[in-house]
Amino acid sequence: MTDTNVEAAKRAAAQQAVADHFDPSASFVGIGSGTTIVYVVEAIKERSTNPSVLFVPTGYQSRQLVINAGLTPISFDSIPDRVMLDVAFDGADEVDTELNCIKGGGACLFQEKLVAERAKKFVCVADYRKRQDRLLTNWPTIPIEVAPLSQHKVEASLRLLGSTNPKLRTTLLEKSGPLKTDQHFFIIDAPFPALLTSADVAAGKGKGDGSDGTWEVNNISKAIKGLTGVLEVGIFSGMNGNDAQALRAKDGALSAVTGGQKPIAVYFGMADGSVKLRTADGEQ
Ligand SMILES: O=C(CO)[C@H](O)[C@H](O)COP(=O)(O)O
Repeated sequence: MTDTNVEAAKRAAAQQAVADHFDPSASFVGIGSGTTIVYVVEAIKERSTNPSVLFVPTGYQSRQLVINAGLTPISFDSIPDRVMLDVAFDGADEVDTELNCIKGGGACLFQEKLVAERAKKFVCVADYRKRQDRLLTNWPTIPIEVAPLSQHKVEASLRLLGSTNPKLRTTLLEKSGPLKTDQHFFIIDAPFPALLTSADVAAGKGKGDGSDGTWEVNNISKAIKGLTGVLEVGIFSGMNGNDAQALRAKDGALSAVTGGQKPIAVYFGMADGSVKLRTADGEQ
C-alpha cells in the first residue's frame, strides 16, 4: 500500500468526522497532534464561518496548525473554569474494539489527554493501519512521558511489570539525544504483549492484572501511571465515551470523569477509500 493511499485514507476520515461533529457555532474546539489532524484542520477551515470559535491546541505543532489555518488558538489554561470544549478531534496510534486508544506516537500525549478529558465529545480520526481488535497488535509500544531524572528508575519498574525492552525515545534530527516533549520531559516507549480488552478478561482469556503475564488495558495504564516519575501514559481508556460525554455535558461534572478519555467515535479511513465508524455500539 502506498503512502498516497494512507494520506487519502486520513483525509477521507477527517472529512467525515468533521462533517459529523464540527458545529461552526461551537465556542471551543480541541485540536490534537500528528499527521492526520492536519486534514481535520483543513476540513474545519472549509466549514468555518464563525471567527469567534476558539481552538485549543495540544502542543507546539498543533498550535502552529491552528494559526497557519487562520483560526484562533487559546491555551488550555485560559479556558474558563467549568467550561467544557464542545468537541475535541485527535489522531490515534492504535484503537481496539472497546475504543481504547494508544496515543503519543508524536510525543504529545499529556496535553492531548488534558484536552480529550475536557471535551464534551472526543472524536478520533485514523487510517486503516490503526484499526485493530487489541492494543499493541501493530503498534509496538506504550509511549510514557517521564521526568528526566526518573528515566532509569521508571525503565526498571516497567521491566518488572513485564515490558521486555523499554527504550528512551531519541532524535537524530539536528542534535542527537533524548527527544524532549513540550513539557521538557522524556518519552519511554515500552513494549508489552498485546493488551486484553475487558471483554477478553470476562471471557477468561487471561487475568489481565499482570500475574499471569497478561495485562488488560485499564490495569496496565493504572500500574504505569502509579510509578513515581511518570507524568502521563499514552493509553486513553476508562469510562465508556458515551457515558463520559453525558457526564461532561452536566455542569460541574468535570471531576467525575477524570480517568475517562475514550473517544465517542473513531473514524477510520480505509484503503479502498471508504470510511468505517467505530462507536460503543459497534462498527459500520
Ligand atoms: O498521539 C499522537 C501524537 O502524540 C497522534 O495523535 C498519534 O501519534 C497519531 O498520529 P498520526 O495522525 O500522525 O498517525
